[in-house]
Amino acid sequence: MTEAYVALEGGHVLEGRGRASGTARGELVFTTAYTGYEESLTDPSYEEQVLTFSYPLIGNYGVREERFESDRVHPRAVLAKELTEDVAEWLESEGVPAVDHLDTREVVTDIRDGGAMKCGIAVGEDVTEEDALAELEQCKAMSDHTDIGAQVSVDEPIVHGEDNDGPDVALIDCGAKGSIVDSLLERDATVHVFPYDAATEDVAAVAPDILFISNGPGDPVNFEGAIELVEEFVEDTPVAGICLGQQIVAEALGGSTEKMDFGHRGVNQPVLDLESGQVVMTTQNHGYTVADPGEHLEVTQINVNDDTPEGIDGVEFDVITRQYHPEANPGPEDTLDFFDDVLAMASERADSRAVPADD
Ligand SMILES: NC(=O)CC[C@H](N)C(=O)O
Repeated sequence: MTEAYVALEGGHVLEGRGRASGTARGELVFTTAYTGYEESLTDPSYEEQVLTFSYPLIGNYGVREERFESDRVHPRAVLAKELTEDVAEWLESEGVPAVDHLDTREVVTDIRDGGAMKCGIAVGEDVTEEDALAELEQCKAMSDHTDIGAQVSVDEPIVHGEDNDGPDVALIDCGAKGSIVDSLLERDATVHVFPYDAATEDVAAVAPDILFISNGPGDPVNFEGAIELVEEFVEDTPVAGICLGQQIVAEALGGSTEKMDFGHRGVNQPVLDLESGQVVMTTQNHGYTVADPGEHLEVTQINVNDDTPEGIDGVEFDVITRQYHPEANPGPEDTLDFFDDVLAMASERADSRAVPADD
């Protein structure tokens, strides 16, 4: 019989039904998303995490590659109340352990009370509680994954939409979701995707109209290369960022970030725009937040539940970032106009550069 154990930080071990075998460890988090499991499971931001779905049935509309956000599953393991056969088979084929028939209300309550925590998983014919505890023992804190960018970024630069007429975007791939690239291409941009640790001169060589820092896993302070790029470019080139990108921009411009207790993960996080007074529903997946934007940045949008910064603008520089995922996938599309705003900023800069020198 397949045994399945989940060892939580502190040593409490849960028993469930094994749906995909293997052993794993990671930071235990939960998402309240009730749809979009294909997108969430392929979102590189979940690297080194163990994802618990609080919605009780996951997998009821199958597994379709066209919904994937990257070419593999990123969470180290998956926990749920009930996983369908389709999802269980997919996870087995990806080598990602999965456990269901768990009381996910208990798991979520534990995370809400204790914060995102380390955990160890063991699923297989003859695994024991001790195997899960041994995984837990070896689990690192998220901030100790100091080169996590290398696990999720492209190795070499790639260009998408070379023949497009819109602005040239330098997208720093810290674990970018495919939908971010698609949202830019749909708006006629040329997207130059660079590795997370790209050198300034390589990015400068494409003369980008905007520097765009992607989403990604882990602690923003571990993305020193991207932080440096923002510092180097911000005086002359507009800068945009999504999720990890917002945090990296804050770190670069004199602000600071901090770890949240259990973060925001779901598809109905309400965000208030401070200028218009409008509230939009957003998709989120983050465990860190901007603690202090610093004097060069101003908070323009906040989370209605806990007032954390959700949108940030530059005070004297052309900077626009979002903590949530405007590209949706999964979740509501209320915030897609972020990409119009980003590209308008880039076009303006491109037009001003196009003025002949003797004019
Ligand atoms: N989706 C993201 O980009 C996540 C950002 C960062 N890793 C966090 O957890 O806060």
